[in-house]
Formats: sequence, structure tokens, C-alpha cells
Amino acid sequence: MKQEDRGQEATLELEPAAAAVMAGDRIDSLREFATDLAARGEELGLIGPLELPRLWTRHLLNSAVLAPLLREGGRVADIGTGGGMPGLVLGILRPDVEFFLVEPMERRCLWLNEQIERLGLTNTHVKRGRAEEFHGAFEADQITARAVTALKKLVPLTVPLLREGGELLFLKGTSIDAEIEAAQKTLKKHKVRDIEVIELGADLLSESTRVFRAKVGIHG
Ligand SMILES: C[S@@+](CC[C@H](N)C(=O)[O-])C[C@H]1O[C@@H](n2cnc3c(N)ncnc32)[C@H](O)[C@@H]1O
Repeated sequence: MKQEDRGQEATLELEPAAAAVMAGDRIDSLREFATDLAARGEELGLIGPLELPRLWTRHLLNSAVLAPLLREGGRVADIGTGGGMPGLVLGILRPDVEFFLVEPMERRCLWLNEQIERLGLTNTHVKRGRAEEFHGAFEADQITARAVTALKKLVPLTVPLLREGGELLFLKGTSIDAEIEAAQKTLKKHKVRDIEVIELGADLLSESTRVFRAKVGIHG
């Protein structure tokens, strides 16, 4: 084993027991993605140099907590997928759902398409461009996003991509209450209702995840 390989092995987080519980029979594909992301993610600018020791908990499983919230047979648009979180992870975990991964950066789209092909994910498709470029081009039942922008800007980018009665599911940090406060006018304007902030993963992960969940429109 080369010296640099030993160095990487020492810093990469061991797979937590929760991974197999959360991924079920999709665990092998999730492991394949984790291995490639750990090996090439930093070089490709997909994850920061400090992320390897928390790749599973902070990135892969933090994304995976959304999987049980996705509607069976529905269509999900993940906005700003970057290196794959949460959209590609969810595409692995929920083969019954169709995913559109919306990402403007060419290099990231190439990476996502490579992973989709390698893992044989026939349910997952990359849409290269900014969310606003797809307004009127397609509709989703649910929209996911992580670390793209604050709620006040994210809502106008995403709501036009949602069908009536569709749902927003945004992975957010501790700033979410302040973000909701700052976005009050925008939320009202875009008919965002039934707003909840839910904590997910507390039973399985050392760190739970905060999710902004809301419906959009008058019906459904
Ligand atoms: C900080 S990265 C987060 C990537 C990934 N969601 C994650 O959590 O690891 C933000 C991503 O959003 C993308 N992005 C920024 N503005 C966007 C827009 N208007 N529509 C779609 N994607 C956007 C960027 O290209 C980038 O890949």
C-alpha cells in the first residue's frame, strides 16, 4: 500500500452501522458511490478537504434521511445537486421514484452522469442549468435541496417547478428559524403552507438533521 493511500484510509470515516439500516438492499450501491466520492471528490472540487472524516454522517446519511419522505412513484427535482447530495443518494435509495438533478456546473454534471451510468440508475437524470431556466419546462411532486441558498431566495427558484399540492423538502442547519422569519413575505407570495421544521435521524445518527417541510398551493 502506498503512503498516500494509508493516509487517506486513516482519515476516511468508517461506515456507521446506521448506513446499512437506512439503505437496506441498496447499501452496495451507496458504498460504491461513497468509495468513489472519497477517492475523487476533493480533487474534483465536490467535497472539501476536511469532509472525509465525516463523509458518511455529514453527507451521505444526512441526505439519506429524506428517503422515507418521498412519495411512491413520484417525481423529485433536486436543486443544486453538486457532488450528489442529496439527489444522487436518494436516487440510489429510492429506485421507485424518478429524479431530476438540476445543476448548472458542467464538471459536476459530468460527475453525476458518470455515477448514474456506473451504478445503473435508470430512475435518475441530470438537467444541466439553473433552476430558474427550467421554470415551465417540467413539474415535480417534491423538491429537495441542500446548501444552495437561503430560504428567501430558494423559494422563488423552486416553487415554479412544483405541481399544485407539491412539497418542498430542504435540508437546513440551525439557521432555519431565522431563515423562515426572513422569508415570511416570500412564503406568503408563493402560497407556501403547512410549514414544519422536522428533526430526522435522531434515532440512528449521532447528529440529527433539520428539514424544512412545506406544501405549496391551495389544493392537495
Ligand atoms: C454549496 S453547493 C451544494 C451542493 C450539494 N447540494 C451539497 O449539499 O453537497 C451548491 C450547489 O448549487 C448549485 N447552484 C447554485 N445556484 C443554483 C441555481 N440557481 N439552480 C441550480 N443549482 C444552483 C451550485 O452549482 C452548486 O453545485
